Amino acid sequence: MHHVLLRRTLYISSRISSSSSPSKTIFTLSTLNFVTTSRKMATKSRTYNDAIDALNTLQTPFAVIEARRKAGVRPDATSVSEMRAYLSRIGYSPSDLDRLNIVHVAGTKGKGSTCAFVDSILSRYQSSHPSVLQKVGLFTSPHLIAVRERIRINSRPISEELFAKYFFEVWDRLESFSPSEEEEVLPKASKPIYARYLTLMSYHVFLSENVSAAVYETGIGGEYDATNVVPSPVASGISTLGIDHVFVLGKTVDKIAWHKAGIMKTGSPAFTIEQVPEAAAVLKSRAEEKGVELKVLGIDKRLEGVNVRPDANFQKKNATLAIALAETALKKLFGGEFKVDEAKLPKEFKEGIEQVVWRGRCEVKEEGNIIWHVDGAHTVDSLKMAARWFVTECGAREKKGGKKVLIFNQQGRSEAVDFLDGLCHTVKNADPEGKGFEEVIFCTNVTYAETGYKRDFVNHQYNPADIEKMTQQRIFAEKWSALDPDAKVRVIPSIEEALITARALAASDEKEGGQKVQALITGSLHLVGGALGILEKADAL
Ligand SMILES: Nc1ncnc2c1ncn2[C@@H]1O[C@H](COP(=O)(O)OP(=O)(O)OP(=O)(O)O)[C@@H](O)[C@H]1O
Ligand SMILES: [Mg+2]
Ligand SMILES: [Mg+2]
Repeated sequence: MHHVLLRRTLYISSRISSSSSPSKTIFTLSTLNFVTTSRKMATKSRTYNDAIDALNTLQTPFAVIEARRKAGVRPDATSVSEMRAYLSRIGYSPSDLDRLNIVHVAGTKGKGSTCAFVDSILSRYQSSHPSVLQKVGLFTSPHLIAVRERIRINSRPISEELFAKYFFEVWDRLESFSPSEEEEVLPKASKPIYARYLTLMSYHVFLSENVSAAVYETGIGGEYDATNVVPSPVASGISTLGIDHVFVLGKTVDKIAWHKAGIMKTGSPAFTIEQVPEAAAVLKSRAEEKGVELKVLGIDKRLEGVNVRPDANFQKKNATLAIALAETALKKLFGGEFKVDEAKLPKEFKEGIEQVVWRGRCEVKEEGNIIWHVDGAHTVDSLKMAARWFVTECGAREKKGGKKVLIFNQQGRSEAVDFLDGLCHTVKNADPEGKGFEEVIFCTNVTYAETGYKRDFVNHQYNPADIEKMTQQRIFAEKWSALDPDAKVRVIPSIEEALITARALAASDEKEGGQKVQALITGSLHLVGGALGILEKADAL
């Protein structure tokens, strides 16, 4: 094992000195902490693992993605008409989806958090009024630790058994459907790609399980997103808009806003929070076109005295949007029995917001001489937020003197190299001496050193050669060394080895009487999910 680690660990540093080989100090410790949580292979067929293996075959291979990118193919209205065809093949019509009382959320950042708040609030009404709200569904993406967490009932990921059951029911219905001659949209037995399959399956799960209200996060964009087959959502919400997925959605925020605005539906109330002017203008004109009254919400005054975590403006915006969405859903579900109190939030709202669980976002975990700060931010803006949160956390603990360590990755997006400036400078600027991260580790998203990806993270969408050669990580490393010549920068092949490295640094600091290491893990939800799985030596669901 040691040999593997040493051989595969690349060290790039402007401060590297030949007398102190870093690898020697790094890998003498902590290697015993090694965890292998790979699941036992299933023997019985059609298990959860079988479902995930089958699902993984629906990923678009890297070569196809590349070819499309080169040809400039972008999603269009056919993606939604195909979703309708698939829905019909598994036995539903779009109007069936209206039985789910869907709250639909789009946005560049804060979608998942907003959805989690709405779900958490509704779940509290579910427990106190099960006759009105039998079950609450939540559909989010991407997943952090296991695929099944994308589909939740009463806030809990559906069980492996339930996942496998519904997964294969959808599969079999698609396989056995015989298209009539006039139904030419899709070839026989075809299946939607990965994320769309899960969306389709979520409808089947929620309708079969008699969910009374379902909260849906869009995948990418809105107008052409697989979740946009719902004809009349209970409410639509648009969270913070910014730049992401530029290849699919366009390079400027107004183009991106056009896509996200596509979830607003005539006859359904729509809400957003304050946006940059270009985005706000597009949302407004799209709402007018559709005859939708779009409410733009300032931070909800009733949040005063509510413990929103993290205590940051962006999260208060997410909570504000969630309150409006939940109120609208509850008015519909309870009829006249639910009245909005403009002065004070009901206790279910306060508790729902304060006790929400949204893993991998602004999480802090203490472990020996290291404090892990874990956040899945992966856009320029959200990484700045994550960096601000990190420095506030470090300050809040009065541990400023401890070494700051960064573990970062973002796979498959060349623009990700631009994520680094904000991260680097936010941390430096917050330090009285202008000190940034002393140790910076770039790793791939491969979970384990020896066994590779956990099944739920298998990804065919990236260039395997890039991962093998750590091409992206080397680019990050070059960039960081230029941004901060004082930093020790490493490139490491797996998440597990990155954590081992950070733990070893913390252990050697401890020996020398140093303060607790402050580690930030960020840049990718895959990285963060893999890291949490390893840190918690389990599925961490
Ligand atoms: N309103 C916001 N504005 C800016 N950054 C945000 C906002 N909300 C959350 N973030 C940051 O983005 C990270 C991801 O949040 P969240 O999961 O809610 O977003 P998302 O829109 O679901 O993103 P994606 O699905 O693309 O991963 C958070 O950890 C936080 O750092
Ligand atoms: Mg996204
Ligand atoms: Mg999300």
